[in-house]
Amino acid sequence: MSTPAISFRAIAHDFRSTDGSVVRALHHIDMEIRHGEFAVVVGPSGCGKSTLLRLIAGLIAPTAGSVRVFDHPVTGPRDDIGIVFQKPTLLPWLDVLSNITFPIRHRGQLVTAADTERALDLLDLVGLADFRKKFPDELSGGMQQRVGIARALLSEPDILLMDEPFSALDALTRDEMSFELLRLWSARRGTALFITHSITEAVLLADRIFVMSPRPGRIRETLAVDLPRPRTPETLRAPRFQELAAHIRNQLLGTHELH
Ligand SMILES: Nc1ncnc2c1ncn2[C@@H]1O[C@H](COP(=O)(O)OP(=O)(O)OP(=O)(O)O)[C@@H](O)[C@H]1O
Repeated sequence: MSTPAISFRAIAHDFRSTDGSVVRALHHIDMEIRHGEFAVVVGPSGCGKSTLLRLIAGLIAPTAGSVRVFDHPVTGPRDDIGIVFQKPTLLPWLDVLSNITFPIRHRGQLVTAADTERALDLLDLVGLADFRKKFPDELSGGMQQRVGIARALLSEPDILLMDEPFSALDALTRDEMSFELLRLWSARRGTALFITHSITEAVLLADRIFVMSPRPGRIRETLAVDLPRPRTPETLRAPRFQELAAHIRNQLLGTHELH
């Protein structure tokens, strides 16, 4: 079997609060995410989903255990990992195109003609070709999040990490964005890790779903989603979709903030 894209071995993570008390966020996490897999982590608020993602991104180091990306220990942020956060965090004084190419300038490099061309292609892919000269406050929340996704994809990352990227959007825009994301992902088939509270979103997007238990977070169940791709609005109505969603809902019953 080939080495996984991401692996967690016996991971625990503690946070120390300002009053000195220790919060155990993650407890004994063992999981592997395969190359080219669309993995989704679902779980109740505060179970440590964002902590998992920050460990992979190299933004924090685990208290115990090891996190490996492409079979190398994570020692800090890597250029081959793109991240999309809950809020698009665009720079308000830069237009859309400059926001997308900003990470290149931030690394101290010059934006080449090829970079600009790729950025324009991505804008086209996310349906914002006509908005490249607009500023973030001239865009809707969904459009801003599309810019955030295009920015994360510009460096053609091997791994795309997404932390509840659609949670601030209304339900319709959210579904639309999910299909758009699947379209982008299937064009390149990189490895994706997507975090959500939404069971519907999890089943719609995932190859495999990691269901977490409340804090301290553990992996309660790993579920293969055997729904055919491409997923479409029809998928949402398929009996198997409903069955999988009901199963996860039951797993999480008694926890809160799920829909
Ligand atoms: N910097 C920190 N200092 C202290 N505690 C923290 C810190 N970051 C997170 N925690 C705690 O660790 C636990 C896990 O947090 P995390 O943000 O990973 O959860 P989550 O599952 O992503 O939550 P949500 O779904 O609400 O975003 C929470 O109880 C949180 O309060």
